[in-house]
Amino acid sequence: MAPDTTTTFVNNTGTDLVKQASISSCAYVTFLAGDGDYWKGVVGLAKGLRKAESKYPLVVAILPDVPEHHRKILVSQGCILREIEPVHPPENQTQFAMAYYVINYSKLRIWEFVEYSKMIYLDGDIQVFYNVDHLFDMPDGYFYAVMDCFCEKTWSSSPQYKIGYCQQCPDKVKWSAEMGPKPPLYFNAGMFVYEPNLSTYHDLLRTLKVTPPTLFAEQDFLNMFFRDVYKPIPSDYNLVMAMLWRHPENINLDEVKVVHYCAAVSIYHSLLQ
Ligand SMILES: O=c1ccn([C@@H]2O[C@H](COP(=O)(O)OP(=O)(O)O)[C@@H](O)[C@H]2O)c(=O)[nH]1
Ligand SMILES: OC[C@H]1O[C@H](O[C@@H]2[C@@H](O)[C@H](O)[C@@H](O)[C@H](O)[C@@H]2O)[C@H](O)[C@@H](O)[C@H]1O
Repeated sequence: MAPDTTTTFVNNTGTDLVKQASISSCAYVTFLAGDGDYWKGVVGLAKGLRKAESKYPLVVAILPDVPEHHRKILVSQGCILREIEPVHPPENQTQFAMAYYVINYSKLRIWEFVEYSKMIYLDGDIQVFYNVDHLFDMPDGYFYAVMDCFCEKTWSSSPQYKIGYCQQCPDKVKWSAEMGPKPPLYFNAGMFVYEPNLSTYHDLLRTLKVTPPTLFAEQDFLNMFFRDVYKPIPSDYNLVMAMLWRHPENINLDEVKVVHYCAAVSIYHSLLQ
């Protein structure tokens, strides 16, 4: 990968007008909102990337409600803070999405980070244990992410869960034709490789305005929006915890590089009993 250089265009007063990244600028990016403990996950992510000797910085797309003392700690960990405004789904329709997830629509702002040509998004509850910089070298023009699992209780209101269908084991309970077309491959939006682009960004926001929210909020929306360019990558790059007890046959623990500590709280409680 060519060195990370940027070209700065200046106006006649010498001030920076715009930073146009060179074609080789890449970075990791995460999203942080609120004054809760998610900042600790972001610190862990920064430390994990450093320990894995990643060549690229970690950008934090940060909402205005993140307190100053959390920001200072992130900067001390080498994070690049980029303040964003929240993104809200269509007015008074959020009851269709789980309220807990509505804040995640703000992730869509990262398509505006065009100072980078390619970015890897990672949730704050993700840890990187081995270097994954090679993902930046994958062919442009696609949206790379790991397939999710439909077996958790969080999916209980979905048609998949109701018949016991999961894309992780499509032959165990087959999708029946009378239920309509088989659902397309569906990714977990806690980790993905994408290319920031202003026209894609505006298209995302325009489309969101006319798309009623659904169960998994921005994850469902991103799956719909990038359906034709989505390319699955191995679960090694985003091992969703539930896969350990739902589909251990699909995991090769020796290959796992990235772990995603997301799972319905009830599962953790049941594991602790
Ligand atoms: O109040 C919140 C909720 C979410 N997040 C960010 O959004 C990501 C996705 O939310 P969450 O981890 O709750 O989703 P999960 O993958 O666990 O379902 C988190 O990891 C954080 O990076 C945050 O910073 N504050
Ligand atoms: O806002 C929707 C969220 O949807 C995803 O989390 C879900 C998903 O993984 C389900 O499959 C699990 O059952 C569930 O526990 C978990 O919370 C993303 O990880 C997160 O970043 C975010 O996009």
